Amino acid sequence: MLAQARARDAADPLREYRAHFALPEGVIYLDGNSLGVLPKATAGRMAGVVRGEWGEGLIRSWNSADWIGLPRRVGGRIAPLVGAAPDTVIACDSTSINLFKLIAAALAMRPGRKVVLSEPGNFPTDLYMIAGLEAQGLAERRLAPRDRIADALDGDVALLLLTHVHYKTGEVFDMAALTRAAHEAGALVLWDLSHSAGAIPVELDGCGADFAVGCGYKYLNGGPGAPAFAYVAQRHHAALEQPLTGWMGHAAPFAFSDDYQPAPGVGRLLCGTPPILGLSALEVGVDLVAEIGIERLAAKSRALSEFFRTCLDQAGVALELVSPPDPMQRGSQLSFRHPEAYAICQALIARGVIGDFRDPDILRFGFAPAYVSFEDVAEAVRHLAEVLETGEWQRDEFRERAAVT
Ligand SMILES: Cc1ncc(COP(=O)(O)O)c(C=O)c1O
Ligand SMILES: Nc1c(O)cccc1C(=O)C[C@H](N)C(=O)O
Repeated sequence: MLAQARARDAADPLREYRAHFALPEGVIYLDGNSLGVLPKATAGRMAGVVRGEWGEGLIRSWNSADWIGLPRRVGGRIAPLVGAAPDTVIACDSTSINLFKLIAAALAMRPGRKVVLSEPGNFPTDLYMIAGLEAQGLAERRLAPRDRIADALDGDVALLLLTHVHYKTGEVFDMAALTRAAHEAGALVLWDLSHSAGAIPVELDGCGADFAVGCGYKYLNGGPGAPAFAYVAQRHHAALEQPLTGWMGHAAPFAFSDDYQPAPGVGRLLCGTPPILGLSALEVGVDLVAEIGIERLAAKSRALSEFFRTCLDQAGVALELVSPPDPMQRGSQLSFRHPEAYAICQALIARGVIGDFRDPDILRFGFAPAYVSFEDVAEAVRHLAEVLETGEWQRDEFRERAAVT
């Protein structure tokens, strides 16, 4: 398969972009769906921001380097990647915090309704943020399996909150159909795009979505703890009221008035002082993804994951696939079920093949299309086949659970 992989890399229209990423020697990185790889340009940009903008410019940089405009500027660059108008997206806070703000805002827009509907097994933070608002008496959490969500949309539902690409299985929800169903029931919809943004095309405006959030550190390559993003459809801008009414979301923060007056548009989602270092790093990652273009990224992502499956077949490795077999129905990952998934994952990491494990038995491989090569895929499968054949995963050292998996 190696020769075939090399031929496919040679014909890959995205092949030049791998060199834009600082991939460590001897590592095959199939975990960009958890933490994206460092773009080479990030270090230079950070040095410029730290030494020049902060070191030399000091407080003047809020104006001279337009630090104050950074959340909107980076949001505007993320917007086309998720099918949104530029002034409907802002980069700020974490995905969890943005979920809190937008769930609360949606509840306020549907007085008399308290139910926030989601699915069991959604990413924990999404469920926990609903539970947090429930504990405050502001929301009521309702969970319905994915094939029953439409049935659970009754007149009590204020908000449907779903993760577009499931973090464990990679399954994709039909955004257009579910948004329509929610609206027909009088509910609003909030999409978590953490595993979609920068990997597969999303049409927030086209689907009529109300709200969205997503991570900056996965396919957008913003670095560990990068700021997240939040989207509010244009039609909700005037009415949106979010509860974290910090001074940076004020219409005129430097008027220092005693009373809160929300900024126009998505600016009112800001709370405290924006993290300039994190936003600057995120801008580099987003620009790179935007330059490649989401359609080309998605096409390569599908080709990579399909090639992974072909290599598995060729190697005679039979693992239970839990992701949809149709690449159009999944995000940029493949997940397999195995009772010893944790130890297998550790044995692969020891060989330099970094995928990840999701409790209790999922082995997950992400194919960040901007930098993963077909050769990476062929080699990863060769290592996986060897780990399974030799039983090397049975070594004690591969069974000890680390704090972060
Ligand atoms: C679907 C989803 N939502 C939210 C998060 C977490 O977001 P944050 O840590 O930025 O709050 C993650 C990953 O950590 C995720 O996969
Ligand atoms: N955010 C993470 C972290 O701080 C440590 C380890 C993993 C993460 C992740 O992003 C996990 C990821 N959302 C997932 O899909 O599993």
